[in-house]
Amino acid sequence: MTLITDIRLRRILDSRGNPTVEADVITESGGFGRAAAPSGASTGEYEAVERPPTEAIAAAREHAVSRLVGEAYAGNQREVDSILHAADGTDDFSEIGANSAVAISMAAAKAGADVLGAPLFQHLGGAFRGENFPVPLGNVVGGGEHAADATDIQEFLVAPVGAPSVEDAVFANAAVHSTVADLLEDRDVPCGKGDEGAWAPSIDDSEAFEIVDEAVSIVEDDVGFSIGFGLDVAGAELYDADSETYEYSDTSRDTDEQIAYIADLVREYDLVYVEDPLDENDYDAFAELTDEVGDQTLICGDDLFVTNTDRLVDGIDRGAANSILIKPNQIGTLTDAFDAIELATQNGYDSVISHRSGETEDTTIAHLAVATDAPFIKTGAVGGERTAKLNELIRIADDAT
Ligand SMILES: O=C(O)[C@@H](CO)OP(=O)(O)O
Ligand SMILES: [Mg+2]
Repeated sequence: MTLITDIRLRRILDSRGNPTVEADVITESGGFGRAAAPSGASTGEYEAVERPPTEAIAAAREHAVSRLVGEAYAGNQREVDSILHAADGTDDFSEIGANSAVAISMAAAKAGADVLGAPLFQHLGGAFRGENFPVPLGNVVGGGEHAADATDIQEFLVAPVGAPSVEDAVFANAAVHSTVADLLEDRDVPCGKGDEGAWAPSIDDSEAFEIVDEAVSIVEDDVGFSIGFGLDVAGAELYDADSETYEYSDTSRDTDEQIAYIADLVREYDLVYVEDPLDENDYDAFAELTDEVGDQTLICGDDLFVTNTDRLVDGIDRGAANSILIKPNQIGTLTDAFDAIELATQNGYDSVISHRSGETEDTTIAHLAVATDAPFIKTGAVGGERTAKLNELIRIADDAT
């Protein structure tokens, strides 16, 4: 019933106005799945390769579509994804493009769910999923590669860890986002938004810490549950390999100073989450920081691990972190993303399912988070391509998908 009978690939717009790949997968019994690839700006050096969409589509049509149509079953995700790997023939999807691969992989999963008449999270995770929901990490202030003339640290995140429901959590993040705007206005700081919908004011990081901390306290008092503070430092973007320093607008820090700086921030702001505090090649510095503050906060590897089980194994062996960011397009298929989550869970690492800065209305990651019982999801706070995922979580919780 889930035999794939057609795959259509097209270019569509992403949230930055760039082209990206969308895939439709159709099965023998009329099952239908549609999914689109997201795209990063602060991409990790070791990510699977995203090709220009026109090239990725042409290459996928030439190498992958004929191997899947009439051959593979959409309900058998491992089969679909291993055919994608075989059709590509490289170890980083540089032939068919990780953008074509992930769009087809996710569309096949949706077609498989459609044939079953089950929500995607249940098809992926089984009958016992759908009770636990991830805490949404919401980006309220940002800069780095996501906005010009804004903060050095890429993302100031909030995490309503005490929220009684996913709905309360999603609304709490939106409330912090809007309270930040009020506080910026009080200080006469004009600002627009960055790629992920976070405010992108031209202020230094220390002022951003003050403002977000105050906004969190105001909203916490209002909602009556605890809201944590977190960061995506995107350390690899700040790191200068020649000078071996982290370059901030007003200062530069060597690796020891960067570790001390982050550890101080964890203590001062009671950070619950710190992503990529250090360069993507520096497992040792990650391990040092994790040793120092890993019992108080999550140290999460994004560019460090790139959703890749080989890199995660290295990280586990070296005690580099206690959490992994999961982005299906960093590795190219849902199977690879699942394997990374399973390996992480077995080793006591928390998985954080994540959007990219360039997104579409696709909601697959909301289902992936519920299907894998992931403790966190990072998918912004506002903006249509972000709220698409947040609203889908609310619908799943309401059993209305
Ligand atoms: O660094 C990150 O975690 C992501 C998403 O927030 O950004 P990008 O998609 O640009 O890599
Ligand atoms: Mg990141």
